[in-house]
Formats: sequence, C-alpha cells, structure tokens
Amino acid sequence: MQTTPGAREMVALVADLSKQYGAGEQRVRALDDVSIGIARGQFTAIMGPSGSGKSTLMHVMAGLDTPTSGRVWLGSDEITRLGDAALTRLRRRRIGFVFQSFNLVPTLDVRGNILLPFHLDGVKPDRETLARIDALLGSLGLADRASHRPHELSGGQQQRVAIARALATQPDIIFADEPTGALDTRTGREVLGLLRSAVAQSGQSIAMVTHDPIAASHADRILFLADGRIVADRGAMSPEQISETMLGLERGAVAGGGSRA
Ligand SMILES: Nc1ncnc2c1ncn2[C@@H]1O[C@H](COP(=O)(O)OP(=O)(O)OP(=O)(O)O)[C@@H](O)[C@H]1O
Repeated sequence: MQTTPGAREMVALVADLSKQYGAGEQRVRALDDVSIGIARGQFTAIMGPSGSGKSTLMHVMAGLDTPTSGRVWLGSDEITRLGDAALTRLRRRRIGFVFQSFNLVPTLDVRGNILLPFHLDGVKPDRETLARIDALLGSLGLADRASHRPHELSGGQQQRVAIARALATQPDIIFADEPTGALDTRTGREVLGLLRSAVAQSGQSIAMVTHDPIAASHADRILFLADGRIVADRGAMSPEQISETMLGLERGAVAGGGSRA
C-alpha cells in the first residue's frame, strides 16, 4: 500500500490512527493503529461486524470527529492540522456526504437542497454549475421533481436528491454511511447503481460504510474492520464471498489474512 502523504492516487489517507472513547475501565478502543489509503476514482466499501469501528473511521476521515492519535489527509492536505473554521470550509467544498436518513432540509425544495452547500459556503453558483445541476437532476430522474419538498418524495427519490447534493460540488470524495439502509431492495439497488455510475462516468471517489454484502459487491475494493483494525483489504467480491468473509470475522477468523486479493 502507498502510504506517502500526498500520493497522487490516494484521495484520503490515514496513518497510525487510533481513537479511544472513555477512560479507565470504561475505555473503548474504537480504532487501533489503522493506516490505510482510499484510492482516487474508486468505489471503496468499508465493512465489519457491529462495533468494529466503521463509522468512527469514516467520521475521522471526513473530519467530523478527531482521532486520539494519528494523522489524516485529504489529498495532500493534512486535516488533523486544521482549525475548526478551515475544517468546516474543507468539508463543505471538498467532501460530499450521503446518510442513511437522507438528511435533507424539509423546508427547502429539491433544487434548494442541492444548492445548499453553495449557499452555506457563501458561493453564488455560476451558470456552468447550474447547468451541471440540471443535468444531474435529469440523470438522477428528478427533473420533474425540482420544486418538490422532501416529504413529497419517496425514500428512493430523497436519497437521489442527497446524491445529487453530494455530487453537485464535485467533491474530492463522497462518504456514504449505509446509503441503502432505509430503502427497499430494489430502490437500494438503483441507488447503488447511481453511485457506481458516478465512479465510472466522472471518476468520483466514494467510500461507503455498509452492513449489506449486496451493497458492498458494487465496490471496487472492500476494507474489512474487526475490533478497530483493518483485517482484510480485498478487490471486488461477490455477495457470497463477502458474506463468507463477514461470517469468518464474526467467528473471529478471516481466511487469507489482511492482504489484498
Ligand atoms: N461516542 C462514543 N462514546 C463511547 N463509545 C463509542 C462512541 N462512539 C462509538 N463508540 C464505541 O466505539 C466502537 C466502534 O463504534 P462504531 O460506531 O465506529 O462501530 P461500527 O462498526 O460503525 O458499528 P455499527 O455497525 O453497529 O454501526 C464501539 O464499541 C462503540 O460502542
């Protein structure tokens, strides 16, 4: 693995990352000396048993949480050195988020939600950006929903708005936390297809936390966490292979160890 800070092919990188919660007997080691890079232009899934540290890793990589020790880079910028204001700016401009619960603003219509990151950043979107957003609305099947409010949309449509919002700023990376968790199987598959095509067509980098082997099977690479450590780093896998690896992790053993397939 390439672990040089600023390495071109890595869009996000963590080195010697540890995160502990609490102290004394209450102490929980959520991340235990993790060093890993997320490759640019790839769809990476992060899997592991409940409590293995997936959300913690994603939150620390996205600058939403701070590590107890270790360093985090977005591209060549070390985010663990940034103050709060600079970090907030970096998150708005260079990171997109898609959450299980969509996180749309109920009082804004679809277009207003998609434009929100620009407004929060004090940026008036130029003509080119507005045209790109129109194209996004079209390609995500939302062209006739632009002036609807979130409560007037289905779950799948709301998640597509969240994806459009995440893509609109052309971020370095999108972090997706269980993006299909609240959707039925078919709608979930459509959402995964949209994420996949953002990677294939625009080279978007995506890191997705998921429990679902079918969701993870859309990824180019799968990182498996157990007890706060990366225990396997694999290329694309079938849902069956992923389920088998997860079973092994839950039993406390992974065949093949921590190397990439
Ligand atoms: N704010 C917190 N305070 C104390 N412990 C925490 C906190 N957040 C997470 N933890 C603990 O850290 C460990 C890792 O949690 P994390 O949420 O990252 O796991 P996860 O793999 O995302 O789990 P899940 O799949 O259940 O969402 C768990 O033992 C959890 O209980």
